[in-house]
Amino acid sequence: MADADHKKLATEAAGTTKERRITDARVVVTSPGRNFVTVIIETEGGVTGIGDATLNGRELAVASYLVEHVIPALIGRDAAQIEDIWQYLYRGAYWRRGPVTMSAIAAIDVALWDIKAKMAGMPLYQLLGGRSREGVLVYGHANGGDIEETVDAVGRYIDMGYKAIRAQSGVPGIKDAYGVGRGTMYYEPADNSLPSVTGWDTRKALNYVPRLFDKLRLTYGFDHHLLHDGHHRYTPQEAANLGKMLEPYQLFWLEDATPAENQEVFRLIRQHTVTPLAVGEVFNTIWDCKDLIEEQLIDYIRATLVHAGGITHLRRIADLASLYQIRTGCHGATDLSPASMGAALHFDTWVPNFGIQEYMRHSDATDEVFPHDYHFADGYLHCGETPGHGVTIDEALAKKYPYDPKQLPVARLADGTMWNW
Ligand SMILES: O=C(O)C(=O)C[C@H](O)[C@H](O)CO
Ligand SMILES: [Mg+2]
Repeated sequence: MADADHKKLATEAAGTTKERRITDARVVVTSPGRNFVTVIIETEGGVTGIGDATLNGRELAVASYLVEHVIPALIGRDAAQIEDIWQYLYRGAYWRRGPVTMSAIAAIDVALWDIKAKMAGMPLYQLLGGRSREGVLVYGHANGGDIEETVDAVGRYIDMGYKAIRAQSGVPGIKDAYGVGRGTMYYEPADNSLPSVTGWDTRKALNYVPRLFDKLRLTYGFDHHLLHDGHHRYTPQEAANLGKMLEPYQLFWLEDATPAENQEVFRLIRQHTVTPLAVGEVFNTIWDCKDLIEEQLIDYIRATLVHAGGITHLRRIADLASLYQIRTGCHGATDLSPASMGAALHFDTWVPNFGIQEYMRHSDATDEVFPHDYHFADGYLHCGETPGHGVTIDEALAKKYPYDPKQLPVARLADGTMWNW
């Protein structure tokens, strides 16, 4: 059967009114301070949905994948058949998984959930199963050039009402340490059209990071959650050592202590420390975290809507994790657009095994391009009650911010050896 016939049959079987037919889908690339890729899907009935497809530093690869390979196959389909469209795009590509494919699928998926919720006249979390909590606990990003500056920055986050704060500090002798902004509240690592070169030195970091958390606990006590991101820099043995040294400071989590391409390496870290472990912002599918989850090698799964196939797929990951008392901690850096954040907040409001949501504030220009109904209050983000995921895009304004080529940095050791950024 030709796919056009299948579309027709499926449409008739579902009793689709013409209203749900996808009539147009387009990609908007805009750079209000940083690059975002957004998919906009329109239906015959005039309902529009949007989804984020931003893959930091590789934006145009996803935009092209969508324009060349995905959008032509969408026109004429029933926007309500989210699962079938997901399976069609995943299985239909033959080349499964990978960040480009899964970000493209995610954007379509989130836009379709947006449409479905709008058509139902409900905020998205109601379609997922309803509210499980009053608000979504978030963590903000405090950073500084050294321990003193970082301690001050954490104090500012406490004053703003945050209950959970990630602390990253510059380390003497390391050039442009990960996570340290340049004198503002914002940190945007993709800063050059070709990767900037930063440094790394495990010896120096291992000596410094525990002293940062010692100072933080001495200064502010133990009432707030503190988090730290290793950003893939340590070997499993070094990560185990760091986890052990951080135990007295009772972190909420130690993130990406070592790369997880080989999931088994986390067994070694786990054997040596009870510091909670979080992994997964670079994961695309359930297959990337299946062993980590089933063997209980982590405590929080960081996979996120935009890079892991949208709501349809992240829901499966969260359900698997729930069997092992592993909780969600979705990635939420500023390279995920407000459309991702809005949808994530609906997901977080529903998901039973919620842990925490990362929250880096977007710039004012980004917020203007993506009007949204979520808001921060007293350490929590709250999704809105408007039908859909509550985020739209001002396309006319978006046009005023053309694409600006930027890539993420690389890291090298003192002798020039390439390391993990
Ligand atoms: O937010 C985090 O935990 C990160 O590690 C941020 C990443 O470096 C960033 O999203 C890369 O694009
Ligand atoms: Mg991270």
